[in-house]
Amino acid sequence: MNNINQNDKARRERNRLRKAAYLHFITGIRQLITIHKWKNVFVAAYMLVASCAWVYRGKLLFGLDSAFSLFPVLKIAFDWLVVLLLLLGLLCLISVIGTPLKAKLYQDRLISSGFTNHSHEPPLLLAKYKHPKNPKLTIWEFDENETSLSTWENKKDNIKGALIDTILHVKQSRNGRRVILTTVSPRSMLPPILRWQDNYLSKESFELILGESLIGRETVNLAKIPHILLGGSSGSGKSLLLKLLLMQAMKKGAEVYIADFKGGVDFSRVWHQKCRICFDENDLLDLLTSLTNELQRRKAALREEECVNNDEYNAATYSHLKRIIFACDEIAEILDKTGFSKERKELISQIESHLSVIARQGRAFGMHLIIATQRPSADILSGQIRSNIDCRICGRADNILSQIILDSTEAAEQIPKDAQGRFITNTGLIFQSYLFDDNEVFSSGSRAIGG
Ligand SMILES: Nc1ncnc2c1ncn2[C@@H]1O[C@H](COP(=O)(O)OP(=O)(O)OP(=O)(O)O)[C@@H](O)[C@H]1O
Repeated sequence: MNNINQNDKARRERNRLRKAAYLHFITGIRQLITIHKWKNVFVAAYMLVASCAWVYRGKLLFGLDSAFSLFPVLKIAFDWLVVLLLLLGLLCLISVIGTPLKAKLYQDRLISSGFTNHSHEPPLLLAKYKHPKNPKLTIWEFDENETSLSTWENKKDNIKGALIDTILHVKQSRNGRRVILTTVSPRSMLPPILRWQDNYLSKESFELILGESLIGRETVNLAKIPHILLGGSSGSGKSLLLKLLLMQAMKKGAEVYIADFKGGVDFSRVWHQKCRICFDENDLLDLLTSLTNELQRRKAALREEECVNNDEYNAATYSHLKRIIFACDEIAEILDKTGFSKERKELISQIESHLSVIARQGRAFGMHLIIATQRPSADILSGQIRSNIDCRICGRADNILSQIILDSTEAAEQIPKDAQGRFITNTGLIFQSYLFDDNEVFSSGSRAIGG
């Protein structure tokens, strides 16, 4: 029994070594073609040595080559042997190029941290190099090791411990055979303050800039992801992020409507001049009724022209149906029905039902919701509204709020308790949003760009 087990183990080890040799060779070829072209210097040097060895191969035999004149077959065999050895040398060189430094060390650490497959084997480290556009980031390529991408995601902490780097991103190569991690050294930090500059405004329709992450500028495109939910405890910076998005939307030519039930202090006079702001439920109901009527009008117009969305309709009919954004700084102030009279509850239900229509149908008709909340209560947002909001962003928060916004406790775990303007998306990316001054950005003129 013991023998069978040992044989099995030895066979698996042999298979693994064979697989490793093959993968390192393939990675070596990829490195020479794409990632580290400079390593072709080694291949060139080898070719030079190999050419010399070929030219002077006779000398390698220390005079024995005189026997070749008697036995020409020996000469042919010897030539083939030299060619074979030189080829073998080239294969070994490419495999060495395809083996990252300290690969064995990282694999041993992955075993110690418990990140192995069902056969207790760690993934093979195939390549490790600096991100071509951002030298702060490191790219690690592993073979998928019969482990699903979701397991890689779920075991990020084990992997992080082994690589001693913070994992920002996990993805699979196009053929699914490699898993590619983007990491950053824990010493690299996002700056605590980033100032908005007008030239950051995206020219892409209808892309809004959220802030900067360690892998670049973080954006959301309302043409693809129509609604946004922002969360974060008081002082986390969500009002400023909400205003950053609305400011860009206005500069891109959108109509913006705001429900501000927090006492009207967050939106300075310039906002009142540029967009309609509601302060009470009756006004809000009127506004939402007119917005859903507009949605129905757009629906009929698009149907008549057989267009699938706003952009197509505008292009086909030379019209300019603007994007419409309804924003709310604290949705719980509006939708929380607890303790109210029957009449008031009815009013709130109507508001909720209009919001629900925009959440479900708004995308095609260029109508969007950007909703913020700090109240950790799961029943404030109805399932219909929540399930239609795909972009969810949370700042500093406790476990409950993080769970409500992101469906995970990541914001509570990853955003420092004293952070301002630091957020995490539901895709797990942390970014710092831009700080800006209302009066300054609006006085620089409203250009309709990429709308
Ligand atoms: N992107 C940012 N960078 C740096 N500091 C920021 C940023 N955003 C906000 N802050 C700071 O945090 C403070 C609070 O921001 P903000 O009012 O947006 O928070 P909030 O989450 O909306 O809080 P509340 O719900 O209590 O209004 C701001 O006065 C500002 O000093």
